[in-house]
Amino acid sequence: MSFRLQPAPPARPNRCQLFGPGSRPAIFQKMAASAADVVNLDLEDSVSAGDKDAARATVVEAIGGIDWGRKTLSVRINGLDTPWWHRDVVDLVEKAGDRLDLIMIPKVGCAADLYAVDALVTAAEKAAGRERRLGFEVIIESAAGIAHVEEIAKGSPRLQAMSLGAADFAASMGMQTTGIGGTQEQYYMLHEGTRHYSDPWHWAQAAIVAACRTHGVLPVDGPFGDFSDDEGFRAQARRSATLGMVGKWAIHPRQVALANEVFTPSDAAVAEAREILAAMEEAKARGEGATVYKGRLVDIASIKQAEVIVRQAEMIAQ
Ligand SMILES: CC(=O)SCCNC(=O)CCNC(=O)[C@H](O)C(C)(C)COP(=O)(O)OP(=O)(O)OC[C@H]1O[C@@H](n2cnc3c(N)ncnc32)[C@H](O)[C@@H]1OP(=O)(O)O
Ligand SMILES: O=CC(=O)O
Ligand SMILES: [Mg+2]
Repeated sequence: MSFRLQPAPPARPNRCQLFGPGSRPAIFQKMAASAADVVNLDLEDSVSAGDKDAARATVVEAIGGIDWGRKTLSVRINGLDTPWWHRDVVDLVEKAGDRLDLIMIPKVGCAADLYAVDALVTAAEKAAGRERRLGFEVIIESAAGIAHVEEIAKGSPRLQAMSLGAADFAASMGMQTTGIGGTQEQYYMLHEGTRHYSDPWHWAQAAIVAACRTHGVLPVDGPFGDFSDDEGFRAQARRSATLGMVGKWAIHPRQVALANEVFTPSDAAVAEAREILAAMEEAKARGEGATVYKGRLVDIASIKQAEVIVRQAEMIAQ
């Protein structure tokens, strides 16, 4: 480890973030009753321009009016290039009450975007006498966002989570696709006449994970648009989990169970992690730093790998 230690991210489950338009209150109760760890009420791109004010008022009322249980409750505000975001922030802080946990800032392009929202939230919290500090989450979904991902990850002490937003990201990057996440038909290597598909989201996900892990922020995979494709969702989510992301958005309720399945370590994975820890305890008692488990090397780094899985399982079980 460097002299500068890697900070731990917030210790709360974030396997699935279920989204719903703030202009559709008929689904709020269903979102609250879902198995998602996080609920995101949206004021941004799922709400039309003419509905912004009404949706904001509806969301403000629903935050205190619905029993959200133990869920992390987040509202996605409008982008900093719009005429709506400052009213979103001020009304949420002044009128929504203490139940709101997070504000999600979309299309963040530089650390100054967080600075601006932090300044407004801080002033509004003081003016309103709000006792619980709001946390932030951001979406990396533009060329500028990914170019400045590390400065964004350290951009505010309020920042808890960072998601990849595949739809806006693809648009901003000029990618030739209308798909939201998943396999892209044109992104393949050709070997002896056979197509081998590659993952165009991989590099951005890896950059997000590295920035988040450096600064103690939860890395999250964003939307998978084709909600009729369960196997496509699973494949995307499994890649994200393997890379170090902690969860994924659901843009339809049927995706919640899929995300929870992938981002909850399996019983077999937890059992194996515990066996590795036990094997390393025995090795330590023998004065050894390395040993053999099921025919493969395990050493002191393996303890940290196994602890990742055991910690995830224990946090989810709480
Ligand atoms: C690129 C991005 O920015 S993604 C983030 C922003 N986008 C969003 O928030 C969109 C979220 N999703 C939705 O709005 C909707 O799920 C849609 C528009 C995709 C589909 O909505 P519908 O056509 O109503 O879906 P469908 O008919 O399959 O719904 C099945 C049931 O789930 C409910 N439901 C639909 N969406 C949601 C949701 N997001 N949360 C909870 N329940 C929901 C429906 O009310 C319906 O309930 P019922 O069986 O009791 O009648
Ligand atoms: O906001 C999410 C996205 O994919 O764009
Ligand atoms: Mg977006």
